[in-house]
Amino acid sequence: MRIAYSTGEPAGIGPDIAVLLAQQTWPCELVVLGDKQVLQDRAQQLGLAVSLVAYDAQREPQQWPQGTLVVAQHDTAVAVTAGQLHPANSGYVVELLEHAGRGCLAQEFAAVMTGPVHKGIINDAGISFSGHTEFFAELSNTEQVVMMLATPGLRVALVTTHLPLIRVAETIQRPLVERVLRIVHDDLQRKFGCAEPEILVCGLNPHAGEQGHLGREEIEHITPALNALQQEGIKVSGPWPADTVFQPHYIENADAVVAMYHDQGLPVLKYRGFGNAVNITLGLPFIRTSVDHGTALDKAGSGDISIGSAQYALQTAIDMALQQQQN
Ligand SMILES: NC(=O)c1ccc[n+]([C@@H]2O[C@H](COP(=O)([O-])OP(=O)(O)OC[C@H]3O[C@@H](n4cnc5c(N)ncnc54)[C@H](O)[C@@H]3O)[C@@H](O)[C@H]2O)c1
Ligand SMILES: N[C@H](C(=O)O)[C@H](O)COP(=O)(O)O
Repeated sequence: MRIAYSTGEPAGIGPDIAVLLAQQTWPCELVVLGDKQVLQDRAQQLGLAVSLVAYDAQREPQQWPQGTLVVAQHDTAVAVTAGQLHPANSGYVVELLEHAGRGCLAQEFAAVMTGPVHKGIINDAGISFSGHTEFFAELSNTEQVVMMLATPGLRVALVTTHLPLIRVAETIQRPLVERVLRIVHDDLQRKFGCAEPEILVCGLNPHAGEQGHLGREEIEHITPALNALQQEGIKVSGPWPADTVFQPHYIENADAVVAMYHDQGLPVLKYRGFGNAVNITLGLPFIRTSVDHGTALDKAGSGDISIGSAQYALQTAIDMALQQQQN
């Protein structure tokens, strides 16, 4: 099995993660999409030995010994200094994602695990980019995808992703809520082996709108979406006040919590599991997992990073690919 790892922003910790992941063996061929010069420099900075092997798509996938990096070469536009962003390298970052996404669509890769990118510098370079989730949806012509982060004991999926807060309320419409919940339900069944997923759905407003006194999105959009799905036998409940639903008492029997927006759900997930969590894009025609953190520019090249999330993201990609082979 061959899994792509896109190293993301070259000045961030994505290359460090590649070097550190190579210090252990994995039950797959991990193909590192990036620039070998950057990887070599970062390995040297970290004081770790790596042996670079050029990726060959025609070669049978194989498991390589510890310390080996199989690199699909992409050249950065300008030399990279750890911790220092350069907009000229944004095209390179996007090129890695295109290779990864197209490779998955063509089944060259069984899955992609993405390293962190810096959304700001990509946009500064004049490339419109709001996140991997949206990028891969567009690349694969998928109308609806869902961002879900998972850590042991908690999965949080989002109705809206990288959307300015001012636009969230108008975006919470019944058809969207229904589409997202269907994807979460179906993917929990197909990809995570939950026979009858129990899904808790947050309201949008404080106290889930307090019977309409604090907002009407629950009454007009979320509840009708839940009713429609419940009539089909799908186990969704809510809208729950978001400050209540994350209590252990509620989440311990749930398979996922669906939050209405990014910072309603992800702070809870990251508080519980930062460093041991994975970001998974549901609804795509291929498997995509990611680390739960950003570029950590302040730590690039320092050796003072955790690769717990990267290990979890890679293992999740492998597990999902195996599950898909069995289906
Ligand atoms: N998967 C992704 O591509 C992804 C995810 C989140 C944020 N981002 C992007 O990353 C950029 C920086 O975002 P930010 O500063 O809010 O978040 P960040 O995760 O990069 O950093 C937040 C803090 O956590 C630390 N940190 C992060 N990962 C770490 C690790 N593996 N080990 C040790 N410490 C770690 C950093 O040093 C920093 O102190 C933004 O452009 C954001 O959009 C990308
Ligand atoms: N929301 C994600 C997180 O907090 O981890 C992060 O921004 C990455 O999103 P994409 O996977 O869409 O790039």
